[in-house]
Amino acid sequence: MSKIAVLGAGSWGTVLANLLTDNGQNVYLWTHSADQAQTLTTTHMNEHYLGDFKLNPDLQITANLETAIGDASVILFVVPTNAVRSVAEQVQPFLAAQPSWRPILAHAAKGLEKGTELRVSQVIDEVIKPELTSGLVVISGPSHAEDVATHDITTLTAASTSLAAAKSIQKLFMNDYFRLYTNQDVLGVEMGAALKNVIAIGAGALHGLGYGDNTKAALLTRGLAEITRLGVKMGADPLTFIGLSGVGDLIVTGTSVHSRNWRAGNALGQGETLANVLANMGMVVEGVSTAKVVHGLAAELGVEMPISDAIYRVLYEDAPLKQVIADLMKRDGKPEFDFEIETL
Ligand SMILES: NC(=O)c1ccc[n+]([C@@H]2O[C@H](COP(=O)([O-])OP(=O)(O)OC[C@H]3O[C@@H](n4cnc5c(N)ncnc54)[C@H](O)[C@@H]3O)[C@@H](O)[C@H]2O)c1
Ligand SMILES: O=P(O)(O)OC[C@H](O)CO
Repeated sequence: MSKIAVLGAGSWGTVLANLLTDNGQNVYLWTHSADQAQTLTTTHMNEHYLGDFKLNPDLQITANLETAIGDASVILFVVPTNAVRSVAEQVQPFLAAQPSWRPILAHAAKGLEKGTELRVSQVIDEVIKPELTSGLVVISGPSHAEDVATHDITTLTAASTSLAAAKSIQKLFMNDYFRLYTNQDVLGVEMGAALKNVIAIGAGALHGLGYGDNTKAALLTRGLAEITRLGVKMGADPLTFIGLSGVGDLIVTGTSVHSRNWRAGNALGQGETLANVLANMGMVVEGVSTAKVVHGLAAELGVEMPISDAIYRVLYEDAPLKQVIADLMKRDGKPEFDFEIETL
């Protein structure tokens, strides 16, 4: 039995911690709110995020970070992207004080950090030096917390430059409904995960506006083309984007009412304001912040990302949805594939 600390008691952190407990591990779920820790401990539920889903009574819940991470062999970060740095900064002194204790670090967040444009693994690496750890693993792929809670068959990627660390994470999580594949393209996996959230906002918006299946398929397919274009420019393996953290996650996020990104887009399509949508969601909508980062990255790297750019204009420049759609359709004709895939 391994001691595992899961940091972040929202939808995803709670479900992953519960799954690991069901798998027989010694799991501590950490929340930054003492009140939430108390409620979860007494009710064995995380009602705000997961309704009446019952937690495994063996799952230990705490608001004390030292209790959660002390001697853990794995520390898993599952807070929103823009909170990862502050949580890593709280963890770092404990690891630095005991350099012989080298846990595997993992994260399951999907976004790019506001202000720095960094991927989540880069943020963690910046705060916690790799020599204090036994590797850093990204857990990603098509996976709604609500579906994992009901044991829907789910497949994910455990991506790391350390195959040994990826295999350890794979082994801890796998069971009869949860299957992980290892992958060494950390950059591609994180870019696929972050960028699909932006496209999913667009997919929800099309639904909200009443567009049909052809249009939704067009958006997801051409969305994948531009995700791949940016990822490959940054050095990702193009194959990653036809994998679980590419097309797989784009399908699940771009077509599901469980997706907070899709739901936000759907509400925008129905005429809601962004401020209202975010105020009513009560959970993170990663694509909103990531859209701004992607806008900057695409400009810096000279990568054409017309759909992500259109979504950025809607979110940050108040451009009307119908107008950005009309603008997209007025673009010059292009070849379907306009970038070199050098590694194939
Ligand atoms: N929900 C899913 O189905 C799912 C699936 C895969 C990946 N993810 C990713 O996992 C990450 C977390 O998503 P979620 O769905 O759990 O979000 P959520 O909104 O459901 O919960 C986020 C949790 O993080 C906590 N938090 C926020 N800021 C914090 C801080 N500074 N310090 C400590 N805790 C903080 C909140 O209190 C909340 O409990 C996101 O990047 C998301 O894209 C979510
Ligand atoms: O609810 P969303 O939009 O954050 O998506 C959740 C997961 O990332 C789907 O894989």
